[in-house]
Amino acid sequence: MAQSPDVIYEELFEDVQLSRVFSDSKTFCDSVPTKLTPNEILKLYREEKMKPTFNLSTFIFEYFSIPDTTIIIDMKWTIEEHCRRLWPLLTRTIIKEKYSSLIDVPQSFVVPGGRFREFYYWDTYFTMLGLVRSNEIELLNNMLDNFAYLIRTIGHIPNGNRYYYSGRSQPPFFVLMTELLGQTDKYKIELETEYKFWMKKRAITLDDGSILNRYYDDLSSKPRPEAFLEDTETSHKAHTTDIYAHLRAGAESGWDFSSRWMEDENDLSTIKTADILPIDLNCLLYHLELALGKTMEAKRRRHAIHKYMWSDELKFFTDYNFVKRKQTNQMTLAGLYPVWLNVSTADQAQQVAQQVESLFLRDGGLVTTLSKESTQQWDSPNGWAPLEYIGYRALLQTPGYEKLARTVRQRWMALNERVFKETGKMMEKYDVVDTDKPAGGGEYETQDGFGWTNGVYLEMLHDEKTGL
Ligand SMILES: OC[C@H]1O[C@H](O[C@H]2O[C@H](CO)[C@@H](O)[C@H](O)[C@H]2O)[C@H](O)[C@@H](O)[C@@H]1O
Repeated sequence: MAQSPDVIYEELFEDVQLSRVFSDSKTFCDSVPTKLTPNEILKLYREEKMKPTFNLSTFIFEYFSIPDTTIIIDMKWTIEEHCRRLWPLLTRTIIKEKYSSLIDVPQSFVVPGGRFREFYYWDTYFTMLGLVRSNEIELLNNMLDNFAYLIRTIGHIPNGNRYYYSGRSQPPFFVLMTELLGQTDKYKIELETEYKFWMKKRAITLDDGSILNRYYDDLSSKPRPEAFLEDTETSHKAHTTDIYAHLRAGAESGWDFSSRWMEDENDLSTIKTADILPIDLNCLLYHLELALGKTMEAKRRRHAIHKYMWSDELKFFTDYNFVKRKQTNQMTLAGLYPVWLNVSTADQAQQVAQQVESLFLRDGGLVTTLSKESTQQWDSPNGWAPLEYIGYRALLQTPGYEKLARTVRQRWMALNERVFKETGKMMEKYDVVDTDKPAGGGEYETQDGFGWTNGVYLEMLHDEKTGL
């Protein structure tokens, strides 16, 4: 397999990232060499940098083609037209470019937009919801094929199709994608292989013999290339080498980053993702086990989820820290997965829904966590399309909470619509608490486009129009 840019460009990579040639660390990772091969560039760099007139930024712009992020929008479109018309603008086919960090896939795919110029594993499920409502059947089949191809060739679906993402995956939604298109039987072999990946590389056996899973990354000893400067700085604060394992595991979770993983919500260097058994991951694997006919394994996992992750005190599901042997006691929207994927009892579902109504409901939809001061993006005051969708569906399935589900849907859609009216954009995330403010937090600027937001919007619009 081709290598990641940090490996190819050695100290040139580090120098570019640590001296902030680009304001976004991901930009250089996606840049492609022009004029010379990577080896020739590195050799030239070693000679040139000794000269007093050498300028690193000029050098990079001379020998690399820098990716661009513009999306063309037409303010005359309605929000629905915008979402549908954006699919072709977000669709890519790999044009083989030598020395690019993109992982080749055989078919076309949809990217989220902005700095996210490759597909993302869990984003794709929510994007697909909207593609189904847009009747993009060929594209949907292509995307399934790509994932099956990656499982066959790499052994798992990487976080995104970039070599620098290949050590980790993302929340395992492939089974739900195959179900969406009624093709689970066709992809049984690949689903089995994916299951083996999670059970071989991400499973933890607890004292009583229960097996639950965690997020991890096989390249855990170094900073993420796409956040090289940020991770290096965090590691200086942490004074521990396993900080990279926790940061990378956080990226695999899709919740990068969140107070959910942190001991101190104000301090990212206290992140402990790899020590935590997440409720959402284990519900997704339960669902995969059922789809693969692994009834015993699913039964055992369900029992372990109830034993380790249900809190009578909180009336909610939380994550479990297996190193500390205790629940994290963090209430987050991940606690809705057991309701959505039928892991909870009917009584637990009622309690969870009640807590959602009293603690998570805001003017713009559901808030991600109940954090007070965190500046991470997967925290309050932000709301994210995938979690709004899961929350909405979970509530719709819970007797007595259908009205609340529709309120969540209406508030989220209204927020999407208002921001769209003002900016002509669909955003990656929204501030659901102060709906006049743009969402923020995290390690990069809020992006627009945006695959999963458009997908969830079209799906909710369909429900609204059909009177659900
Ligand atoms: O560059 C930083 C991180 O960016 C990605 O994470 C965020 O965007 C993804 C695409 O929309 C989304 O799947 C994820 O939930 C977001 O937090 C990327 O997935 C990370 O691996 C990367 O380090």
